[in-house]
Amino acid sequence: MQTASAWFVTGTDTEVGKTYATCALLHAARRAGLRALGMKPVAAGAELVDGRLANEDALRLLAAGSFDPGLDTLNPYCLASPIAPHIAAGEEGVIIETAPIRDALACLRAQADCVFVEGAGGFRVPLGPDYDMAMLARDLELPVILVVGMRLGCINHALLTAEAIAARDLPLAGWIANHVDPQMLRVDENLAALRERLPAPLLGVLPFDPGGNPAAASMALELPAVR
Ligand SMILES: Nc1ncnc2c1ncn2[C@@H]1O[C@H](COP(=O)(O)OP(=O)(O)OP(=O)(O)O)[C@@H](O)[C@H]1O
Ligand SMILES: C[C@H](N)[C@H](N)CCCCCC(=O)O
Ligand SMILES: [Mg+2]
Repeated sequence: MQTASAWFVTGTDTEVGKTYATCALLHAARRAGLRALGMKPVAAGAELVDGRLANEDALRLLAAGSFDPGLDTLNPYCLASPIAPHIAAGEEGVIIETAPIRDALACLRAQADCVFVEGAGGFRVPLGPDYDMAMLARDLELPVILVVGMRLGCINHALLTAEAIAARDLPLAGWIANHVDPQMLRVDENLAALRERLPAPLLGVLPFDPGGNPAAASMALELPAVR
């Protein structure tokens, strides 16, 4: 069975542009002639779409991918409330386990050339009493791509996240600077500080774009190296 390359996309926080950057990576991969799929293993926040609960990130990743692999495979855990996933799971009586996510990822990898797996929130977001996103990335053995939401405070968040990734023996395959704050001061100096300190290649800088067109944004991205 052919198995696709896959990466885990994390961020310096929630709402820093992980989904936006992941969609842009999907477009970049497709432009390179690859069959590319997104995955959202655990989503918190869903609305009824055509009579079923669907998460917005999952729908955006679905739309940016090469084809529709089925929403349940792309997003095995869809929690209703837009809150920390372990709280939503607790309230809904759901226990988030690795096996269904591993199986779904294997299914996606069997159909594609590359898969980008988006976390939820930042790298250490809990998924249950004894489980978190970092452990999931480790269990899936995925190299990590870090989306840095460019705003004051992001240097510290980015360096702490890089440390947490390294502490789990996961490779940091690259990072993406995403301009979420048009008021940010000393942007170039902040970018230089990150470049000097993050132990991975900068895959691209995404400009502030309130319209948010990931296909256009993909032109600014390089794909991570395949290991
Ligand atoms: N480069 C950008 N320019 C302008 N707006 C952006 C940019 N990137 C992201 N946004 C906006 O910021 C918000 C958060 O982006 P996004 O949903 O991609 O974040 P996220 O990190 O995936 O969040 P979550 O943790 O909920 O998954 C969205 O409204 C998105 O349109
Ligand atoms: C609901 C939101 N959009 C994300 N999916 C989940 C963010 C969880 C953040 C938890 C935390 O770090 O405090
Ligand atoms: Mg997202």
